[in-house]
Amino acid sequence: MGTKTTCRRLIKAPASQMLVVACIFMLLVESSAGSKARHFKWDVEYVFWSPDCIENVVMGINGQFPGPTIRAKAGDTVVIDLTNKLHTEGVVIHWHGIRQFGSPWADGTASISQCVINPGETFTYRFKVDKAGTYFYHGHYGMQRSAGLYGSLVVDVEDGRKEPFHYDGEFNLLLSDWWHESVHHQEVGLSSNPLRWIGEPQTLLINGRGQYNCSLAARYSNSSSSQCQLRGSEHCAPEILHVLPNKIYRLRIASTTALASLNLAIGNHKMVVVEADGNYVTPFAVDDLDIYSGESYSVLITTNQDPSNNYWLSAGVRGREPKTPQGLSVLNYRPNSASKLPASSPPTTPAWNDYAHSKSFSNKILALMGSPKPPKNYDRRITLLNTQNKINGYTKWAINNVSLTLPPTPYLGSIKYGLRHAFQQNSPPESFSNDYDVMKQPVNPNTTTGNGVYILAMNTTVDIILQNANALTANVSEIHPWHLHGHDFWVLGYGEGKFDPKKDEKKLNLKNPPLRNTAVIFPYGWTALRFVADNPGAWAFHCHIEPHLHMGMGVVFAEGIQHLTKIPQEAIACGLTGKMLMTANHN
Ligand SMILES: O=C1O[C@H]([C@@H](O)CO)C(O)=C1O
Repeated sequence: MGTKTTCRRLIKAPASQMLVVACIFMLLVESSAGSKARHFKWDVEYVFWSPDCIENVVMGINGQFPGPTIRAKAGDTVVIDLTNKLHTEGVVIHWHGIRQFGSPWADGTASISQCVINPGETFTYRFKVDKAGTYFYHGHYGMQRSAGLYGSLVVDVEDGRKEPFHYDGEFNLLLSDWWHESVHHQEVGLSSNPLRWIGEPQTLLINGRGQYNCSLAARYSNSSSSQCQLRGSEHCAPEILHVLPNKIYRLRIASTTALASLNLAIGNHKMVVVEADGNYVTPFAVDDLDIYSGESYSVLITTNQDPSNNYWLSAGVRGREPKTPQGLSVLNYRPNSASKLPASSPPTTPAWNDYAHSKSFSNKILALMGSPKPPKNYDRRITLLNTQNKINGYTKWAINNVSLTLPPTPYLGSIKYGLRHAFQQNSPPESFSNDYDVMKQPVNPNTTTGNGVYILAMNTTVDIILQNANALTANVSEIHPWHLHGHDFWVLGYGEGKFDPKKDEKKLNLKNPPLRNTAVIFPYGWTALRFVADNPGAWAFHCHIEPHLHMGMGVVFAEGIQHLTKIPQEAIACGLTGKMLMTANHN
């Protein structure tokens, strides 16, 4: 019987004080014995790179794109000394899916958890990875994520713990999209009147690799592009998945796309979904898998197909009319040559607007037996209406008719030190007017900017209803994947049209809703979430489509900041908290 169980028994039974103290000491020793601190030294700088065989400029880490994969065990502490080698831009990195209990200043969100790290400066991210799962990291300032600042973050179960499924090997697949236009050009376009939209990506990348001026599968179709002739050492050569026959492999899939909702399929192989956003789900088999920006999954595949062949791995665009070729890679059954192309053409991506297919997949994702259940009731319900609007002719996205513009002083500091001039003190609207018709374009297209914060009472249960609506163009309502920092939430359900508590409340799933950190809202629909505000800090909650966040599609939550004993000064040495520190340090 483990120490934990012994101790738990002791603590329950009338035991001598000494015994309890001894137990706690043993637990501390045991827990510290397993966990490790993993140190990394990163330089962030622009580098020439050819992600899709066309030379471009990417934001690299230690000269490489995508950034290095961080691998750790649950309970470890990750320490990243990040030096900003950019010449004219600040930078921060967000550890997507890591909850940052006790380290909210390491969440990596400019203006929310910290000041940007200025050129030449070094900031140390130090945080515990407390839960096993498939995660990733990415820039969270301006649209630097779109410039290629991202990489994988994998947390294995701690020593002595086992996963609830067996596999013989594993692969990491970080999916992203890529434009040839610079992020600078994109940012200016989005902030122009009239709006210059970024358009659809030129290429889809798998682990930062795609092909623009040729196709790996040209010979299977009468497509205009030529058949790629790659040596394999190029930046854009696909990463081949080498497997042995009759084995089980875990594919860790994460999407850091700036825009695209993707669908992944592997020729002739079913996928068994076992994890979503770092939480175990009840396993279910699919032929193809939808993954929205910000989401992650683990699937198991069994290599039980004809071993004399290789098979396609394909990622295609869904949810928006595709103008981008599929991203492709190859599942290579050893000992076949890796350059032996599959016998047939890549799997066809389901129709982009077959939302029934999308919803059917989302509704299959349910928590694994034994997962934490949601509280039966909520203390506060916040309804967030997503609309596309105008401000003096500029196109924006707004939530309850407020388009988010972040303040220069990070909320974590200004709330901690009660600097009331740092941001609008009135709480943003908790809902929207009852007569708003979500099926129609906004009657009044105008909105306003705001930077108010939803202050949550510590340890209260919060329900969020994410409500979608028609955009500025008639008969258009787009998909939005929403990501919450600092917490996982339970996805209680999805519905059509305007959420109606009377008829929709009773349909919510409180039995086995999945825990996630990202959830999608479908066109003209709503998605119901529940989470517990148990993590002192200031937390972004926003559409994970990069241009949409840039256009104001997000909100900020904050809870328990007064409980924080210390905030590293280097995290808030800008804006009004910077001035406050200078004054304090000088007196
Ligand atoms: O924010 C967006 O702008 C365009 C379109 O609405 C205006 O061109 C689009 O598809 C978005 O998601």
